[in-house]
Amino acid sequence: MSIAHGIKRLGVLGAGQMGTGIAFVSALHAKVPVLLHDKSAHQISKGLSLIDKLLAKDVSKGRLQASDAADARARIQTADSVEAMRDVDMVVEAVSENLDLKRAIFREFAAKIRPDAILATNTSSISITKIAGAVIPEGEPAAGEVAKAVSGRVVGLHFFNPVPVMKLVELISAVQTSQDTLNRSRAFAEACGKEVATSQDVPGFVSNALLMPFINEAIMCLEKGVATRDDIDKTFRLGMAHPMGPLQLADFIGLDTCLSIQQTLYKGTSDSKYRPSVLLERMVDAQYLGKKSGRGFYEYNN
Ligand SMILES: NC(=O)c1ccc[n+]([C@@H]2O[C@H](COP(=O)([O-])OP(=O)(O)OC[C@H]3O[C@@H](n4cnc5c(N)ncnc54)[C@H](O)[C@@H]3O)[C@@H](O)[C@H]2O)c1
Repeated sequence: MSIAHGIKRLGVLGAGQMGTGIAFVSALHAKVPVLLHDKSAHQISKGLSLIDKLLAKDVSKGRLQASDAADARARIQTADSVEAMRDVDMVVEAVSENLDLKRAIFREFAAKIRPDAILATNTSSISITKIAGAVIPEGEPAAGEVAKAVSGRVVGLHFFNPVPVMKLVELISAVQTSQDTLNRSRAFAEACGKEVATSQDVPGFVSNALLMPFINEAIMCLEKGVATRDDIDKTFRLGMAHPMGPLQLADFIGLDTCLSIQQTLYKGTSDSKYRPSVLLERMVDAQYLGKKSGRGFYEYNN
C-alpha cells in the first residue's frame, strides 16, 4: 500500500535554479500549493518568469492543457519571509551550498514553522546529520524526546538539475531522521513524478561522491593543458555518449556549487585526492559561475 505524503502546503526556500524547479514540479505534478521565498526579489522574479516559460512551452508542445498550466501557476505564490511559511507541512531548502548558512536556516525553520512539518534540504553534499544537529534547542540533550522530535523531521531530498527534466531524487537519512519523515518524503518525491534512490549520509552522497571528482579532474586536465576545453567535452560526448561534457556540465551546475561540493568532499574525508582544482577556485573568485552568471568555461547569452 502506498504511503500518503500528507503535504497540503509546501514551502520552498531559495528561488535559484533548483528552488524554482522544485516549486514547478510540486505545483504541476504533486498539485500542491507552494510558497516560494528568496532573500533576493530579483531571483524570485527570474524564477517565476522561468516557470511561466516552462508552462507555456509544455502547452505549446501539446504536453499540457492550458487550464492545467494555469492551475499549476496559480498554486505558486511568493512569501516574503520564513515566518510567512509557518503553516506549511513541508519546507524544502534550496539556498547556496554552505553549511553555516543551512544550519542557521534550519534553526529558523525549527523556531518558526509548525512543529510537525518536514524540514528537507536539497543540499548536494553537506551532511544531513550536521544540519539536523542544528535544530536541537540549546540545552536540550541530543538523545532526549524534544531533540528527537525536532531532528527526526530533517531529511535530505536531493533533486537534480534541471528539476523538471531529471527523473531522480536522492533520499538521504540523517542519523536522527524518523522513519515517518523518510516514508512521507519518498511519497512526496514520487508524487512530483520522480524515482527515488537512497544514499547514506556520506560527503557528496552517492551522486556527488562520484560525479564531482570526475568534474574536478576534468578541470585539472584543462588547467594542466592536457587537452582543450572543447576536446575534453567532445571526448565524453562522442566517446562515452554523455549528453554533455564535464566542463559544460560544471557550468550548468554552477561553478560555486561545484567548488563547495568538492570542498565538502575534501574536508569531509581529509583525503588529498579530493583537493579542488585551483582553476575552479579562480573561476569562482572571478565570479564566473557558469550558465547562471553568463560566463563559466563557456559564455552564455541571457
Ligand atoms: N545546481 C545544481 O546542479 C544542483 C543540483 C542539486 C542540488 N543543488 C543544491 O541546491 C541548492 C541550491 O543550488 P542552486 O543551483 O539552485 O543555486 P543558485 O545559486 O541558483 O540559487 C541559490 C539561491 O539561494 C538564495 N539564497 C541564498 N541565501 C539565502 C537566504 N539566506 N535566504 C533566502 N534565499 C537565499 C539566493 O538568492 C539564490 O537565489 C544548493 O544546496 C546546491 O548544492 C544544486
